[in-house]
Amino acid sequence: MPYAAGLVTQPSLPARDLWRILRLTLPDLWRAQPLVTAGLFLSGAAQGALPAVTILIGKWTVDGVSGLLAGQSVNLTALAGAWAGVALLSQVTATVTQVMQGVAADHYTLHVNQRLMRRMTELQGLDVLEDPQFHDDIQVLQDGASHRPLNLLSTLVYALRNVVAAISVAATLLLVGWWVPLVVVAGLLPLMSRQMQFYRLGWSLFIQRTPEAREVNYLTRVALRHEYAKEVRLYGLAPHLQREALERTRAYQNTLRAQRTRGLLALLPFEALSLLVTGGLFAFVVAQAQAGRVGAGSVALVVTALAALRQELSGLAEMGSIGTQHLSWFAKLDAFLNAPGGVHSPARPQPMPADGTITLENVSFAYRDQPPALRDVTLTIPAGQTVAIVGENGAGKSTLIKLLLRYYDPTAGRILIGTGAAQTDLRDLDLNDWRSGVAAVFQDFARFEWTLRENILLGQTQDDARLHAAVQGSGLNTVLTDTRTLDTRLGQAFGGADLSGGQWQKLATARALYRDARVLILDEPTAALDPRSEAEVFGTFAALARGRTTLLVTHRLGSVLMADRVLVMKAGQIIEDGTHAALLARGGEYADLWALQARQYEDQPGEPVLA
Ligand SMILES: Nc1ncnc2c1ncn2[C@@H]1O[C@H](COP(=O)(O)OP(=O)(O)OP(=O)(O)O)[C@@H](O)[C@H]1O
Repeated sequence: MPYAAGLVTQPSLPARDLWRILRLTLPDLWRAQPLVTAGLFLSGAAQGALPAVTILIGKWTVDGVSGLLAGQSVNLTALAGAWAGVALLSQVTATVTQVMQGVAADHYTLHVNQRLMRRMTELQGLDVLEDPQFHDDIQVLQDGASHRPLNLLSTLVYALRNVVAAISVAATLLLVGWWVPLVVVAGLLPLMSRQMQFYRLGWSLFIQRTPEAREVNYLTRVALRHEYAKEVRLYGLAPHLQREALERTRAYQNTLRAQRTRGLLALLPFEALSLLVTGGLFAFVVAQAQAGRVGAGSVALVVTALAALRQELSGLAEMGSIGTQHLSWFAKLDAFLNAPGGVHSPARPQPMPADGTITLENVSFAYRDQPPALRDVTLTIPAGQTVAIVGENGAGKSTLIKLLLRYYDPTAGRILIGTGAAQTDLRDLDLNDWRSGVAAVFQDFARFEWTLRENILLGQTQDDARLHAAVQGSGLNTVLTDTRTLDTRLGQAFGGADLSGGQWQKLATARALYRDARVLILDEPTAALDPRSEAEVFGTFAALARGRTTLLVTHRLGSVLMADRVLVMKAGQIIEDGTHAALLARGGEYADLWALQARQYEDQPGEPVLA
């Protein structure tokens, strides 16, 4: 099933979805660190009340000073104390909020990262990894995992602060007239909503740009990474990469600039309306003061409250839109965590059959949007048999192996394990149980930048005897020296040592030998080995294959001699099936391939080998 989730592809979320995500996210936040989160929001709310208190103290101070000037006796000491108290409280709550925010965010980030990693381990197949949408999402999620949780948290706290501040500051205007807050808010709200739209534009452009960003990232990676360095230098690729990256980035930036300018121009009429309302109110209060109906304190209150309200509403618009961006990221996370993941283990797995016979029944398979790579393959491999699979490039050999490992499920037909009544569809077996019984050496095995030992154990506990046997059997012992031991770290990212291609392959072989598997898969396992090492390793494989079901994919027909049986594949089908001797005698495709390879080793000077 393709990876797809409705929410994921939407550049900006409708309000309904935002609320849904907020409702999902808040309890999560709470669970990550309940007490600190509660303290954080409380101190945010307390901070929100301070601007209104400051405005009121300002009003009373101005009224007091007016009284003093008019010759009245007024005591301003209490007000001065209140000023100092509010300033101190503001400092303390700001510091406390910051510290708590750090603590809560650390926990929340860890929580979110753990969920992401867990989800990746749940995605058991390779199918989702081939979906471009998945790559876009993973890029956005990976980029945001370290900062989105912290940002969402601080945005929510600031938004709460802004809301409390806006309401309490608006309430101070009640002292001038009951209708004043209503008029002011009505004048400022349209501007606020427009500002929010403007800020949201940034996120939607970011989302729309993601495939472009992925291209630019890839180009940068090719330019900088070691694995591409030889070709990049030999073919003088760097200027081309730089040009491409520049063009794509510029195209995006031009769109962004044009959209930003349009957004800013659209704000102008709303700015004018808000100025009209606040300017009108200011003129009204000054006229009232001149008429002696209100004091100087009220004028000061209106001036400071209007400025503060404008600032708080603008801040709220910004927090609202930034919060929307963070919530859109969390919506993506939610969609990713809940999207159908293709290959998965059954909820109630069947018991593993004692007999490991593998049967393919009319199996067909096509990769996403591709013509079939396997067509109606029917085949039985009795437990313990060693089978070589040969055939030209693209014949479907590796695909057959991938289906056996359940990296994909067949598009049609089924793969059965066991015999008789115990025969069970591979899809009904526990995936981890099945895979733990399989050892494999792939052509493109993973080169983990860990120690040699960790590369062999891959998270399993160490069994000294098995480790020794694996190191000897794979020929890895010849790679070890006084300075290169099993505890030497590999890979350049961590300043470790590097191995040659053949040495890495021995390590990958040791990894497979270490597993106590009943099925052994060897997909071009000796491609990088020198002839002597190859001969030695095949000796090991032959010994290891005894008693195990072994599938050997190879282009080197010499190695086929270790197999009980040979399958020849062509265009997704098995066209020949028999022993080496029988297929040679048959004089078909296998016999042709064999003769062709044999000729390459014959001494025929002057004759082109593969003409
Ligand atoms: N991940 C993939 N996505 C799409 N198509 C794929 C993928 N992997 C393989 N194919 C296609 O499926 C067909 C069979 O490929 P497969 O790798 O099974 O061939 P093979 O016999 O192992 O070839 P080789 O000898 O070159 O390794 C080919 O046409 C290949 O292009």
